[in-house]
Amino acid sequence: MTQLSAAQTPQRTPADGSRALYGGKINRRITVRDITAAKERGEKWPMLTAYDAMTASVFDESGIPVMLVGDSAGNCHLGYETTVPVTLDEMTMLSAAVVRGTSRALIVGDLPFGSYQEGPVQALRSATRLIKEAGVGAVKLEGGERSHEQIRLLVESGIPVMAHIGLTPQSVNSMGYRVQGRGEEAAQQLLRDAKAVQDAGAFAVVLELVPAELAAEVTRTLHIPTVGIGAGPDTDAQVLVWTDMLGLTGGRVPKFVKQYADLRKVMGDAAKAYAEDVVGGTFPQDEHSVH
Ligand SMILES: Nc1nc(=O)c2c([nH]1)NC[C@@H]1CN(c3ccc(C(=O)N[C@@H](CCC(=O)O)C(=O)O)cc3)CN21
Ligand SMILES: CC(C)C(=O)C(=O)O
Ligand SMILES: [Mg+2]
Repeated sequence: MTQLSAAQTPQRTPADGSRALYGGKINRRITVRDITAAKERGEKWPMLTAYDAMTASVFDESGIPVMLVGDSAGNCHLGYETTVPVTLDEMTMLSAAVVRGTSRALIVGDLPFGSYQEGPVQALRSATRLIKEAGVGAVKLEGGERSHEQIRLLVESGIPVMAHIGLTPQSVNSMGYRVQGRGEEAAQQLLRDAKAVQDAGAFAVVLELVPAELAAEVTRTLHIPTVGIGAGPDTDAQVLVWTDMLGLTGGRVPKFVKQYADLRKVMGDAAKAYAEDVVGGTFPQDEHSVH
């Protein structure tokens, strides 16, 4: 029987998961091609938002493979009520900071409300700013069938696009923050939206606030990865807003959030300890002084 020499042995995915997006050995900037390969291996991956260089560097060092500079910066970083007022200038500045703070994560820049709704040419002009001025590796925009022409032109122009369907917060003034895809008709619309963004060339799609069973069906149907937020456990990836999951967001957070830390308490307690030291005269001490 003929033995295959090493040179003839077909290349396979290493069984040790060395190419894994999380916990693997990718020592360079992750690309959309790495994301595509992860779905072929059936690998799940985590995504977090980031809005500044320092926070992004912490997540980068923790191995988070994909970061979204979300327009949730509107309410989580810039003090607006919603994502609606966020401008492309603001997203460009925040995205550039996140790119500067990271060396490994794929950075996805969210196109804000008003920067792509006019049509494909406006979308291309806006996405080009995030690519050239901020250095993001991909952009995200909201809408399924209604955004397929925008997605197609960006992809044809060489810009990887992450789509976003289900609850699309930029449409809060018309749809509110309600669960999407409940009932047979709405479920069929969500499936049409998912197929439309895949056909237009999106490399991944966010499913926000849709029933878990429907998100699982979309995930089985599509060949591109699904990224769930409030979409149950059976999507290919998950995303959370970083201030929600670390307990920094003031006020109410959506029910789908799991809180992994209480940064609001940590930071508040530290600020109070500092204030008491200053008022009581116990800071600074000699070790904090120059002579
Ligand atoms: N801090 C924060 N976290 C987010 O996840 C987030 C933002 N901001 N801003 C942009 C969008 C808006 N998102 C939202 C906003 C509200 C709900 C919400 O109120 N959901 C209700 C369920 C509503 C229903 O049952 O129909 C909830 O109680 O979670 C969900 C997602 C998700 N995104
Ligand atoms: C919640 C995610 C998907 C988002 O679009 C954002 O943070 O802006
Ligand atoms: Mg967003």
